[in-house]
Amino acid sequence: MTDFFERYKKIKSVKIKSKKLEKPKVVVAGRSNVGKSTFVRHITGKNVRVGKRPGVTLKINEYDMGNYILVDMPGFGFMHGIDKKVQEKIKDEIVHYIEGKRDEIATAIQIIDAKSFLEIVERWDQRGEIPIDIEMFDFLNELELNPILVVNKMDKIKKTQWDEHLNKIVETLGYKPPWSQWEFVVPAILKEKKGLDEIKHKIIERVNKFKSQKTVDIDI
Ligand SMILES: Nc1nc2c(ncn2[C@@H]2O[C@H](COP(=O)(O)OP(=O)(O)OP(=O)(O)O)[C@@H](O)[C@H]2O)c(=O)[nH]1
Ligand SMILES: [Mg+2]
Repeated sequence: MTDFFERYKKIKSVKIKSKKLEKPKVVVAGRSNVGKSTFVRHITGKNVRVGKRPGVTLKINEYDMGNYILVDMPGFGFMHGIDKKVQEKIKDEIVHYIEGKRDEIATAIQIIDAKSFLEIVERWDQRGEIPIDIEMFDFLNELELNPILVVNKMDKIKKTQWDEHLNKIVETLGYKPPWSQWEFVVPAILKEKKGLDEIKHKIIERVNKFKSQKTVDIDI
């Protein structure tokens, strides 16, 4: 009996140790064609496929980053040439993945296209629907993932209009301007690696915070 108990305790302690070593995940989400794979390619240094046509990434891809696992999600939302049913399936898969692995996820990065974000939001608003980008951002916040919002392709916006444009974006998401007061917003030109270091820094901060919380949870 005692022997059994001792053995059980040993097994349990091994389990706890392995849980502590588990690498947290950082998920990269966004509509199709916003530059998710461009981001993943630069941050991993791996030859991730980047495409002109939307819907290039249709699988969930995981990359070991040492301290954490980076998860490149397929794009959600309308994609030219891709069946509506497939689009719905992709969105469901993303939501299930994030919900199912919630406890392993340190944070999420949502990438948006600076220019088309506001255009698409306006179109959806007119139809009386909640734009999918906003739905995703709210979903990530509801799960308390403290998402980083990367506003990519800022090269398409005139430099003199950056502040006004970014203010409109945060307002659309329900945050008061000025945009610069919100730590989670990072303007970027990912194809030129601009904004990359800031994103990296925010990821590490969130991963470290997540790891310290995890350890405390397990010790109790
Ligand atoms: N103008 C501009 N284009 C960019 C930028 N970053 C990426 N792109 C381009 O946007 C296109 C789509 O990039 P991807 O990285 O494949 O986008 P994705 O989000 O992975 O797309 P899916 O896999 O379809 O979901 C490519 O042609 C990129 O070169 C940027 O900062 N500015
Ligand atoms: Mg991709």
